[in-house]
Amino acid sequence: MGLLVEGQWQDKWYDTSKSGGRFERSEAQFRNFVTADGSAGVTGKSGFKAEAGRYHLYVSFACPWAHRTLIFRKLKGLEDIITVSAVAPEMLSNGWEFRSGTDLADPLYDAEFMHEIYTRADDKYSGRVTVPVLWDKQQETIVSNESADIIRMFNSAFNDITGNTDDYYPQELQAAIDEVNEMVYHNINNGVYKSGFATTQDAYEEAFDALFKALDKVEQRLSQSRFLAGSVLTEADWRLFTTLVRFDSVYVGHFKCNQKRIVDYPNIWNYVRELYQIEGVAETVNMNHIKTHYYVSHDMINPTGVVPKGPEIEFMAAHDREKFGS
Ligand SMILES: N[C@@H](CCC(=O)N[C@@H](CS)C(=O)NCC(=O)O)C(=O)O
Repeated sequence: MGLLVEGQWQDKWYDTSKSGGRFERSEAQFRNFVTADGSAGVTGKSGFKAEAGRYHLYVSFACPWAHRTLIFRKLKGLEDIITVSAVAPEMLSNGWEFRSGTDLADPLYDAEFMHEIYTRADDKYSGRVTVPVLWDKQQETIVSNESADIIRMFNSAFNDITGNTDDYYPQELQAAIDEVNEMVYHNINNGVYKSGFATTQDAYEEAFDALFKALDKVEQRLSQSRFLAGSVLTEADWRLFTTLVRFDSVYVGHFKCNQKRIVDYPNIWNYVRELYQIEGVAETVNMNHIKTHYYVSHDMINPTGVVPKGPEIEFMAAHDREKFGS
């Protein structure tokens, strides 16, 4: 685990000494958008036109942020349009790494480490080396390393090429989606990390309390509506799903988020099963990479690197969310 400083790799853990033991996530720095005509998006430069075969998506199957982009690539029919590859599950002193000669190799440059992809885009880059990364093979640079932006591009920029017009961020629901995203991001998606990476009791308890308060709110909402923004499945659901699907296997134990498990919330658990069973989604969930990543990479939390065998979770068990109608 580490970061790049002026293009040089340094092996360092997160510094929580200046924030009272609180983990603070840094902002992604590559914020361009692929658009249908190549014009600039809401942030960044122009010049990234949607084209078949031009872009490559680097992910980790373990990472909840990268997982969102994999789900959108699948749901939006982009598998033949955008190539994908995954890093090895362990993130050790060199950060994310590839495994040359295996299906976890870097297919573009045969790089050893993910940080080489960042310095190829900017040889003076300073910051964390995170996944997902959307790479432009034509300009040989990073379009974006922000999953929230990448799923928006996948949602609409390639529609003319694929003919898939399913919309997970419909105009009339955008305000409602943004509002729920904000609550879910701070308290749940990032909340589990704030709990797990806290280095003081107070910081941990603050994150823990906010997390379970937010989950109670979600449980309440899902007792009344099929999805987070009402009767339609939107990006808000997929953003929450990738945290929920990891929760009982990893966050309950490894990140000490143990007030309740997801299977203890009747409505959330029912909802997770519905999402998991949507066509194509189950194959984006790699529980082996998920468990290995967390339990092996964070040696200050789990120094032995032993990965728990359980729990067994029946994601394919029947759900009855149709009761809300569609
Ligand atoms: N804001 C980014 C966050 C991505 C992120 O933090 N990914 C984690 C993996 S789950 C990572 O690569 N961490 C490496 C590090 O922080 O050094 C996004 O949503 O795309």
